[in-house]
Amino acid sequence: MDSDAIVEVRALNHWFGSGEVRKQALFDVNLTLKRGSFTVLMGPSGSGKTTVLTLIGCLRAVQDGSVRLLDHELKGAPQTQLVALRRRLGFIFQAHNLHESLTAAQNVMMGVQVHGGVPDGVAQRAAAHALGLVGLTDRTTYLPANLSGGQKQRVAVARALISSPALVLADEPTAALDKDSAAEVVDLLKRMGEARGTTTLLVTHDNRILDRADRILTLEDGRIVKIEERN
Ligand SMILES: Nc1ncnc2c1ncn2[C@@H]1O[C@H](COP(=O)(O)OP(=O)(O)OP(=O)(O)O)[C@@H](O)[C@H]1O
Repeated sequence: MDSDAIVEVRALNHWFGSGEVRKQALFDVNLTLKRGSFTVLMGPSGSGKTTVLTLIGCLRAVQDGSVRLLDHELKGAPQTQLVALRRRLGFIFQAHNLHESLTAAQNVMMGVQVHGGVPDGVAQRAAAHALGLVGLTDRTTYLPANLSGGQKQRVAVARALISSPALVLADEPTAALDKDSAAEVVDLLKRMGEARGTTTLLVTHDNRILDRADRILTLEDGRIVKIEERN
């Protein structure tokens, strides 16, 4: 594996369903994510973006081909190893997935507490710091219901980055946001990623994000049809 690569995907194929309804969703996908890079994966609805993201994120089993993540082969890896690897990742989803009964600060604390063994005081200070970085110091005690869509997504960014994950996987994080909030969330993700040397793979339909990317991969019908390098 390229020593500078966090992720290497080679000859990846994937199928859903079985028997007559079995359908191939990915065809010979190859990609490399270099440490510290910010890559956007785009393509039409149904082209396979989420499938790629969930395979790299150890959220579904690799069937055919190779996915190397942080120097571990995911194909055939035991569940315990997949769980351990998943803990080294940060996830941000379109529907932010905040716990509605927890405050902004408590939601962010979950980002470190899932790793276990972190004292409450340390988690609290880390959460306060992360919420400061995303500009929400004055909202730490708010429940998600009382935050705007952009603010909720900023909480989700803080939660994903609080444990300094090696790789952040973001699936349509700006889909529900207006133009300004979307730009803010992506800039934040990029800035915080750069500060921590985090690698980011972001799935989007959103053209507004493209000028922030180091690299843009385009999927169509389960195949990578274009790779654009920026910078
Ligand atoms: N659990 C599943 N069972 C069966 N087919 C699935 C499943 N998940 C995805 N697919 C199919 O695989 C293909 C790729 O889906 P995927 O969700 O990866 O696309 P996408 O590019 O992320 O789409 P969108 O932008 O709409 O989220 C689609 O044809 C989809 O219908």
